Amino acid sequence: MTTAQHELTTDADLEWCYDAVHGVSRTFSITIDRLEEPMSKHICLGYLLCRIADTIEDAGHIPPAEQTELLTEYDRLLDPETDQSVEAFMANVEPWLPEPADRSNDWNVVAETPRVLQTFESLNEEPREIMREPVRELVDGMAMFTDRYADEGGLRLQTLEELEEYCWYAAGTVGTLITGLVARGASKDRAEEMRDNARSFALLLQLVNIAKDVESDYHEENNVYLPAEWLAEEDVDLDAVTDEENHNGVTNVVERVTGRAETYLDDAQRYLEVVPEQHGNRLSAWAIPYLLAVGTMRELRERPEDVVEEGDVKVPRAEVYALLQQFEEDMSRSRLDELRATMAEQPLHQ
Ligand SMILES: CC(C)=CCC/C(C)=C/CC/C(C)=C/COP(=O)(O)OP(=O)(O)O
Repeated sequence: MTTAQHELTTDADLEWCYDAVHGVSRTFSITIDRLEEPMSKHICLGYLLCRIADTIEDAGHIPPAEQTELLTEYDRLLDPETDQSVEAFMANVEPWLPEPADRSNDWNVVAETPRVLQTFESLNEEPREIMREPVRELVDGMAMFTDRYADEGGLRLQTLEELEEYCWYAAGTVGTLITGLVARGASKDRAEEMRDNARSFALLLQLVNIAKDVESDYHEENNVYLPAEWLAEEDVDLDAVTDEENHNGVTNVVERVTGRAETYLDDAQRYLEVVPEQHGNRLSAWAIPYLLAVGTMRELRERPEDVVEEGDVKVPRAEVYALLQQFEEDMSRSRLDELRATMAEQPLHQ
């Protein structure tokens, strides 16, 4: 293959990767659209690498021992010191891929793992090496959790501490990845401030997702992330989180998880106050998910019972548009406080 042909292939692959992110994540679609190059492609590839592991971890149809094995092999693919082949990994994934006609966007990404890896390897060495370790930590953490709950057939987190340990692997590692990329060249103080607050930012987003997705996490993935110790205080059996008789108890636990998420807001905002706009990074790419979490927490506070009764609590679509609109023009960081206060009280479009 000539160099020109190679670059052409890589361009098409990168386009495919952008489309793939838009097909699997609402949050990261918004983020990636706000970023500029090269940050945009770095976050796109870093995210897809994480998403492949997440899809395997969430797969209710794969026995836990097999999930752990696939995740361990996937981790080896990302280790430049080993010679795990992508073909061997794909041969083991193949039996678990849904038929093409029934394949979700998530499984299409898993089916295209070689393409994602190849596009990742085409990136410059510096960002690649910044991303490799956090992605591997996420993958190892997921393998550890599928292994820990192998006998239960799905995750059944026991305590708040364990929930936050899980959030570290699922999202905290992503915060490390992002911080590594955006903090390059920043002053020592600024970089330290970001590192100190990245975990809180990630836990905020992940806990809000866990509070609002109880129903689909259980029905679609056979996972219960709400701490068993909190459910026990409400006399709720782990395998009955979505049963009607437990709606009140689960609603109380959803409120407690939301309360815990709120404790991370100030740190996350501090992160946004110092994050530099360099290497194509943009404040709005991270401020929008932060503010959407504020809006989602407001909805969770107002109607926590809808998490189990309707299976759906989210920010109204018109509010999402109103928020995006706010960032169409340059927005000063000092307005973050005001937007947070407004969205904590009422939808932005009202
Ligand atoms: C320092 C810093 C910026 C930290 C934040 C790290 C971060 C963005 C973690 C991901 C958190 C998360 C729950 C994403 C949800 O989107 P999803 O991809 O699961 O899908 P969805 O958008 O469709 O819910």
